[in-house]
Amino acid sequence: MIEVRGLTKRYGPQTVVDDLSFTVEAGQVTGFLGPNGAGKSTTMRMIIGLAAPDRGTATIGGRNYRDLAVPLVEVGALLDAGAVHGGRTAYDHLHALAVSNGLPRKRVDAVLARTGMEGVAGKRAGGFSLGMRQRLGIAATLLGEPRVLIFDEPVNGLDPEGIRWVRDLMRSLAAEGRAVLVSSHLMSEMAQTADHLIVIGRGRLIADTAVSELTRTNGEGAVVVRVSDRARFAQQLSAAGATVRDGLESSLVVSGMSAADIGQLAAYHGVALSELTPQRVSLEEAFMELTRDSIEFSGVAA
Ligand SMILES: Nc1ncnc2c1ncn2[C@@H]1O[C@H](COP(=O)(O)OP(=O)(O)OP(=O)(O)O)[C@@H](O)[C@H]1O
Repeated sequence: MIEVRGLTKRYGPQTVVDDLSFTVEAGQVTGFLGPNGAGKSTTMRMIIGLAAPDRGTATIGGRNYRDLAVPLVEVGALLDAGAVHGGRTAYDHLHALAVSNGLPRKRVDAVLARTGMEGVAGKRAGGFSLGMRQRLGIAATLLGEPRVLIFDEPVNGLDPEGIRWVRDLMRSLAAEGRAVLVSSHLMSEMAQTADHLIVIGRGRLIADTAVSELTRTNGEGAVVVRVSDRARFAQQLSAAGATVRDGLESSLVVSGMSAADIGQLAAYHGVALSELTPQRVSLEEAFMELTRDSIEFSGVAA
């Protein structure tokens, strides 16, 4: 649904999006991840025609955003929830958008219902909490029932209930067959929402992978083992092909062998294990590892 090919953007001497290519499929939530300043917003702005690429293309359903007759019915995008006229009521804001895009009034009622805003439809947007402004922004993206949705950091600043609501909405939009592209700098957040991940750092593609795949490749970490005769079991493990190092509090940290195989080896040698713990690398750690070299301003230990 969204095709990004060789997309490149420079601001002065800085290349903020660098030869980026990826595809956002229908029926999925695609998480767009990267540290602050990685180029996520700039990429999204190019997809919806708010910034011009220096090279490459970004198309929606095979066409440039500017060639879409009524963009709102093809793609809904929320890049900045603050961009609402504060003096207007939620209803008037949505109604004006509907009218200017030739959409029927009943769509306004539909999106107010879908975003749980019927109760505040008559209130001025200027008095809205961040959570409500976010809902209003999302309501606007849904007016034209677009097949493609783009959200830039939609959960930023929301409370847990708001985060949960946004997450559930993204999932239900994907379940309806829509393509949903959503950016975040938090892997933990994306891991709970997205089916697929595009990870960028310094404007470049770092990973383009299914969430399940990332968990699989990065989830098989080392195994912490505790036995009474540490030196002897370490030798037996090494002889069986594992890599062994000393861990905390007299434990062994074993890699290159599964917990099940370590258990088998211990049984074979008649060794009693007092601990056998596979170390799951969290997605957050996998993300830190992936983007380590591309953090714009990393903290330097004093
Ligand atoms: N209009 C602009 N003029 C000059 N530089 C810009 C402009 N817009 C963005 N940049 C720079 O481009 C880089 C990428 O910014 P961008 O906002 O796309 O990153 P991001 O991944 O969305 O980050 P964040 O998570 O902080 O929003 C940054 O270094 C930023 O300072």
